[in-house]
This record gives sequence, structure tokens and C-alpha cells, in this order.
Amino acid sequence: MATRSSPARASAGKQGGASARPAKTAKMPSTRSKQSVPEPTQQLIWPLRLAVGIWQGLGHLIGGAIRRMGTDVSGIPAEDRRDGSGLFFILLAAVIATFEWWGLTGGAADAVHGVFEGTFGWFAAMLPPMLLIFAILVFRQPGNVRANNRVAIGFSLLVVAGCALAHVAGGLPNASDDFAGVSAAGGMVGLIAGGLVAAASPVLAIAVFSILAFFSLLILTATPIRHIPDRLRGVYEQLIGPAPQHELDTNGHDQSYLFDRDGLPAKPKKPRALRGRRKDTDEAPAPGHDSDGAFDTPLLEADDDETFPAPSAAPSLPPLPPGVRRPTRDELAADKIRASQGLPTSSGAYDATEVDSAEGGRGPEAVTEAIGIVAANAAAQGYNASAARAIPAPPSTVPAPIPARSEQLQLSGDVTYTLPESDFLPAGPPAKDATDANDAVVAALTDTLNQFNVDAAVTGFSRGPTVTRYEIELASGTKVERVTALSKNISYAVASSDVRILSPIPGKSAIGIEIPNADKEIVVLGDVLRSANARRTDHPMVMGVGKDVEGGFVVANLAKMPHLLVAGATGAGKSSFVNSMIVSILMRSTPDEVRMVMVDPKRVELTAYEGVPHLITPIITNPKKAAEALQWVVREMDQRYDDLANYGFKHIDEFNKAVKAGKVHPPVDSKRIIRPYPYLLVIVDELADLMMVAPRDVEDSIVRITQLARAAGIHLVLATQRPSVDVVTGLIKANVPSRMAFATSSVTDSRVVLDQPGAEKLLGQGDALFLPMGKSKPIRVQGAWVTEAEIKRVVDHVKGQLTVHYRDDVAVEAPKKQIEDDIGDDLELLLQATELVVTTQFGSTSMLQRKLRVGFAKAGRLMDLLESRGVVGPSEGSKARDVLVKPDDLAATLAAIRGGGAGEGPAQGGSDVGPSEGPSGGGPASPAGDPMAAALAENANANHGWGTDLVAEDLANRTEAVDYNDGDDEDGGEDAWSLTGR
Ligand SMILES: Nc1ncnc2c1ncn2[C@@H]1O[C@H](COP(=O)(O)OP(=O)(O)OP(=O)(O)O)[C@@H](O)[C@H]1O
Repeated sequence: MATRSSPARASAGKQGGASARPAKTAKMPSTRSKQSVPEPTQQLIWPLRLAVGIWQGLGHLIGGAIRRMGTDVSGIPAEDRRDGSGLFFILLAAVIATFEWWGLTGGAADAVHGVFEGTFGWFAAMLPPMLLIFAILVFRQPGNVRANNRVAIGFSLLVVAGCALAHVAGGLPNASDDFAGVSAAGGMVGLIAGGLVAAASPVLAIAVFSILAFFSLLILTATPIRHIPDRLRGVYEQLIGPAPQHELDTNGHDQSYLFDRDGLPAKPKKPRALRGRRKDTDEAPAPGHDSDGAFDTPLLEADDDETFPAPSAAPSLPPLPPGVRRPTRDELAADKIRASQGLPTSSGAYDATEVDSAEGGRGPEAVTEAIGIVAANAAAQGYNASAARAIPAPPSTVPAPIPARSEQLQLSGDVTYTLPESDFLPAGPPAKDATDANDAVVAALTDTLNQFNVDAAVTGFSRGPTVTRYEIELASGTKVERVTALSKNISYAVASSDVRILSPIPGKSAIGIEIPNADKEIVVLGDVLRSANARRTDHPMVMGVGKDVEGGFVVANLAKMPHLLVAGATGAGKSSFVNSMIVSILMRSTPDEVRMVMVDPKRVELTAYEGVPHLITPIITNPKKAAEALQWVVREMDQRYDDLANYGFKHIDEFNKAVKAGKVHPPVDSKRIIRPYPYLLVIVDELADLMMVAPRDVEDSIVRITQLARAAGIHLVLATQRPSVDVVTGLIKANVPSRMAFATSSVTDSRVVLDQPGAEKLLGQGDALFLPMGKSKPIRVQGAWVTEAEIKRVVDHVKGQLTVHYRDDVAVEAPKKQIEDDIGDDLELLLQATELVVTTQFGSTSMLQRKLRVGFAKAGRLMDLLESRGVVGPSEGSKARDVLVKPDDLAATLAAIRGGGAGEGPAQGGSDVGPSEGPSGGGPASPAGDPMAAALAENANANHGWGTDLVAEDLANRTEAVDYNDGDDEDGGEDAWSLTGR
């Protein structure tokens, strides 16, 4: 390590203190670059300009059509397209086909034919399809330079090998006396390549060029040699059909039908550690062991074959030219224009105004300018930017559709359900591996390290969508603290206050410095769902989370989280995340597999989903009703546990699997139809509103659900913009193991969410720290973005498939009655006490004693009643209690207490979640000594639904047997879950 000296450090070091006088040298390039340089096309004479214009127009026309074919990739920004080149290859293919395939003759045609044939022999006829394939790649993925280069190299080698073999097969003609023979064989290419080797031995030539042809095919298909058997098997299965023995996971989902990024069945996993991958080394569970695998994690990670090339394959960055041009200014300008034109940030991602103020009010142009100045300075000192290389990002997904589900999506009621098409979520612009802004930051960091004589070097960086992580390696004997102590200077050098230092990068002997990109990129949900990670499984609870700092897609299984807390300040990206989550579910699951309860006290965030058949109740906007719905979830959970216990299963997945296999039978005398239980996802998009209304009830329900619901297939997602201890209480936190922290307003809030600082330094707008259950270090991700138009398209499709059937039992059975009775004759006193406590905002028992002239015991009782109604917090010893109701809400609180006291508790008003006139009071008289019958009776009484639909006769029978007291329930029980297709 001590002897390692990168060119960057060595050269910059030699310059010594030169960097101490940056102003003079730095100004020059900056001033120069401000002069308006005419566009290259403007300098051309007009006929030429016209020709260029026509060429580009034609290119865009053809390119646009090709991009819309299959998976729509028309979102590629205009400045990233290479349509002119694509058009060139298409025309070349057309010209060669005209002469070589259709044999156009006479005059110039003969000459052209002579050139092609003379050069490539009869192999010239093979060129058009190759050129056409290459043109399509250039049109559809112009940014994927690495893949395009690979294909170009593959084709070139194939042509050389083909021509050489044709030359040998043509009898090794000689150019001087038989040029016609050369043209009829492998042309000049064949003569030169094949002739040289064949001079030694024709057999050797055949062997060499056959091997070369074979390798060129491997290069073209990006197939490492060791993967050849898998690929062949994949091709075989594509042609003949998959092997029959598919393994099902415990939920009955096919686990063996997994896809790699080429759409072929994936190969078996290899130990990740051996491949030297930079990401976390958690091994995803083997297929078929989904729910009980050791080291289980909610994260889904893809196989890591050639998708992570060795660092030596990394493209070296071009050195910064002297004078440093500032293309990021253009890129930002283009970004802003795109934003203002709604392309592709059409629904507000990175609003143009927000781009302007992204860096502490100075604006990204100022940042870029500052970075450019430092870079110019470093360049003037001989800095060589190629010392630090872009660490190749995980592959950007080759647009491929979300794979068709391997099972027949047959719903109960004989309804065939079609999941939304993959192209409902279009592809985003291709990710960039490195930009000039990254070079400039590398230069600035190197400069800073040199200025402070720290023996360290920037050895690489990995670019994510919003931040880039630069890696710094220390020479031996250099303290880590020497770099971490420079955090303020680094911030200064790169002109960003949002610098985050990771020491070390988990799993690496390197310091990571995360710096926001001046040119951020949007992570589109469609891309995340099409990534190899997401395509590994068709589990219905898998959601697209976003992209990590290394540019890898982050995909997680909500069923394994098993509960998630989402927190962050206003505008940080919570609702966008919740939208991505819901759309992921709608894209991948049927209503028979996943049902949702949505709680949206803000009333605007989730309205788009009203009426989707995955809902079990209309979207709940009233916090009080939400608290009741949570109590229903607890009852549902108990219900499921009863079934698990009665039938002897430990997890709902096993129960469902057994039901699907026909192994679960109801008791002989019952006509109960047992169906699989769907997963139940409960989404609360503002926990604080619920905690304001009924802190104790809500906390109790949440704690009960989170402690037990995993096995019952019930999962909670709690979002809040107020991650304070009164909202996210210790008990809630202890039971919600997975966390998603968006930018918080303080380090205290970050600690509440993550138990560690970090979230306060996030950038907002979807930048987040994701801490899935079982991980100790959060992963920095840029959340996936889904536009309103995409949401609408998916929702319309889903609603078109099925009519929603809400359950009518998601309500509470008179829960407050007992408490209301507690008030007894003290209603007036309680109202006065409420008024007193709320107006003074002082929750003191002795104050009640004095002002209301009551004894200590009475005052204490009033205070307990106030606590039970959420007016004051719990007792804190001798201190006054917290008052939870603001003076503005006094009238509503008094009305609620009055209503409750008069025997019309809030639960009995019109309910968001259905009428509460379900079976009331007392459990049914179950047939003595028959636990199964008792459980069934409980089903019918408390919870007519899920996998336990009862046919009408059965209900009628048991109405007699169990004193079933409400005829309405027969209807409810019968059709609560029957899904009618359209
Ligand atoms: N993943 C993302 N990618 C790009 N931009 C995003 C992303 N998430 C959020 N934004 C930007 O941030 C804005 C605010 O996001 P969002 O409404 O989700 O925040 P929020 O945390 O839910 O705020 P509130 O609590 O006020 O509802 C969005 O309008 C969008 O411009």
C-alpha cells in the first residue's frame, strides 16, 4: 500500500503548493467557456445544413418507430439518442441487401457489388441482418455503450472467421491470378485472415477460425463459457417447454420458473463471495425455501454472473481536457427543459424549480461551476482523471417484459384475471456510468487530499441515480480520521453541504464519500420491476424499492419485512414510495393473493386507488374509523390463528398450500368452503393522525398485530412525517423491524426511525435510507418513481378486471361502551375538566381539584377518563400530564365525549368501513366439545369472509345451531369474497 502511488497523487503531489493559488488559473477556463461557441451545424453552409437536418429528421422518425416496438423505450432523452448513426447502419444494410440479395446489376451497381464481394466474398450476404440488429441496438439503447461495443466486436470477429472459413472452403484462391475466385470465396478479408493461417495448414485454419466463430457467438450473447450448458438448457426449454418438476414455495408460487436478464430460465445460484461482488454478501434463500430459510432477508438480489464484470473491464474515463469544458451545465439545462416540458419528469419529479435550488440555494450551475474551477486547477497541474475509474454499475436492465406468471391466474368464481401489461410502466432513460461532473468531483477530492497532505487516493466511484459514492483508499500508516476530519473541507471543495462519509464502506477497506450528483437521474418503477432482482420470483408481495448508490436495483419482499415504518419530513418522498409499493402489488398480484386496507387521513394521497378490487374496504380517511379498522385487523388475525391452530399449521403459506392441494377438509357436517387466505397489507399514510385520536387503542392494536401477524400473512406499513417518540412509540418501534427513512428534519428524528443518525443528511425527493429487517447498516436508495398517468393506467386495468367487493364487517363492535358507562353521572364534570385542561394546556390533577372543587379521588378519576379519550397522555409520576388535544379541536372533542356519554359513541356513526350492525353481543353457542365447530361458529359470527366462505345453506343450518342472530350476515357471508368478473 505504501508503494502504491496513483498517477493522480504522484503528479498532483509534485505540483506541491500550486493549488494554493487557484484563483488565477481557475478563472481562465471559466471565462472562456462562457463565450458563446456556435453550434457545429451552424457553421456549415446551408445545403449541407439542410442535408444534416433531413438525415437527423429521418433518423428520429425511424428511431422513434423502432423504440416503440415491443417494450416502449421512447422515454430516452433526445440528447442521449444516436439516431443518425442508427440510420447509417440501416441504410448500409439496405444497400448491401439490394446488391447482394436481389442482384441489382449494371453500371454503378456492378461496381458496388464488386467492392462488397471483393472485400467479404459470399459472406457479404450475411452483413445486412448483422447491421440491422446493430442499428436496432443503437436506436433502442444508445447509452449502453458497453453492450453495443460488445455486439460490434462480436459481429466483426464473426465476419473475419466467416470470411476466412469461406476462403479455405473456396480452395484457397490466389488474388493475383484468380481474383474472381477470391471474390466467390471469402473476399480480401478471407484471403488475408485465412490465407495466413492456411499457409501453415488448412486444417489448422479451419480449427482456428471455427473456434473464433464460436467465441464471437459467445461474445454476442454475453455468455461466459461456464454458462453454456445453462443457456443451452434455457434454449431447449424455450423451444420444448420447461421441465415439469416445478418447485412451489410455501405459498404455492412457482419458484423454479425464474428468469435471468435475457429472459431465459435462470441458472442455479453461485456463492456470491467467490465472485468478488462489491455489494452486500447476503445470499438470497434458495428457491423453494422461501419462508423458513436461514439468513432470510426481505431483500431480493439477482444472480451475479457477467453482470458484474471484473474491475479490469471497467471503461477508463477520458482524461479531463485542459481548460475543462462544462457539459454538465448543458445537461442541467437539458434536464430543466425536459422537466419543464414534462419529459420524462412529467408528473413533477425533480421540478425544475427544485433542481435550481437543489444545492443549498446556490443552484447546480453554481455548483458545477465551482467544481469545474477546481477541476481546471487540477488539470493545469497535470492531474490525470483516468486514475479513478467508474466502478461498473450493475447492469441496467435490458428492457424485457415482466415475465408472465407461470401459474394460471384463476380466481375463485372461475374468473381468469390478467395482470397489467408490463408496458403500462414505460422504461426510463438509461442510467449513466460516469459523467464529466463525476470527473470534476474526483479532481476536487484529489486536490483536497493533496492540499492537506493526506496520503490517500480516490481509487474509484460508483454512480447512483442521485448520489455518487467516491472511494478513497489510504496508504498504510495513514489514519482514517485524517480523511473524516476533512469532511467540511470536502464539502467546501465540491460546493455541497450534503456530503456523507462512510468509514468504512461496509465490506470494503475503503472510505466512501457520498456526494450528490449535479445531474440526478430518475429511477422509474417499471425498470425496477423488470430488473433481474424482481424477476427472480413471482411472489405477490414483492415491491420495487428503487436503486442503491451503486446503481443496483433494490427489490424487497413485504411479506418478509414483515412490517415497515416509513418516515421522513414533508416532501421527502413518502407518498411517492407508498404509491410505488401499491402499484408494485397491483402489477404483480391478484385480489385473491393480496388484499389491502388503506388508511389515508390526508385524504388526497391514495384516492387514485379507490375501487380497486384488492381493497377490502373503501379507503379510510377518518382517523377514528382507522383506529377501529386496526381493531378489525386484530380480530382477523385471531381468526386466522384459530384456523392455523385447528388445522395444525404454523404459517398461512403452509395452510394455503395445503388448501390448494386439497388437503384441508372442513368437519364432516359442515359445508364450509375453505379457500386460501390472501395476504393482508395494511397501509397507514400518516400514523400521527391516528395516534392523535386514540393513542392507546392504536398502539395496542399495532403492537398486537406486529407481534403476531407475520404467520397470519398480515403486514403493516406505517408512514409518518412526524417520527417523534409520541407517534413512533418505543413499543411500536420494537415491533416494526424494517425501516425506510426519507430525509428527516433533525438528527433526533433520524434516531427515532433508524436508531442512528444519517437520515437528516438525505437530499429529499425520494433519497432514502432503507434498513430491512436483519441488516445493521441501512442501504442508501433513490426511491422508485411512478407517475400519475401510470398509476391511472394500472388502476383502470385492474378495475376493469373485477368489481370491488368491500367487506361489511370491518368495523368495531361497540368497543367503547364499557368506558362510556364509566362516565356515569360525571359527564358534566368531565366536560368541564376537558375544557379546563385543553384551554390551559396543563394536565394537572391538583388543578382539577382546585378549579372544579372536587376531591383528590374524583379528580384522579376524571384524569383517567381524559386519558382514555386521548385528551391527556399517560401519568408521568408527579409531573403534569401531556395534553394531546389542541385548543382548536376542543369543540370536536367535547362533542365526541358528549356523544359517547349519551350512548352514541363515535363507532356508531356512519362508518367508513361498513356498518357495525354485525352480530352483536356474546359469542355463539358452539356445539359443546367440538373445537372445530366452535371455530367455524366464530368464523360465521365474527368474521364472515376470507378463505372461509360459507354457502347459504350452511349458514342457514348454523343459524339454527348457533343462534345466529342476524339475517343480513347470510348475504354478507355469501358474497363477501365472491369476485365477479366482467
Ligand atoms: N422517487 C422520487 N423520484 C423523483 N422525485 C421524487 C421522488 N419522490 C418524491 N419526489 C419529488 O418530491 C416531491 C414530494 O414527494 P412526496 O409527495 O412523496 O413527499 P411526502 O414525503 O409524501 O410529502 P408529504 O408528507 O407532504 O405528503 C414529489 O412531488 C416529487 O417532485
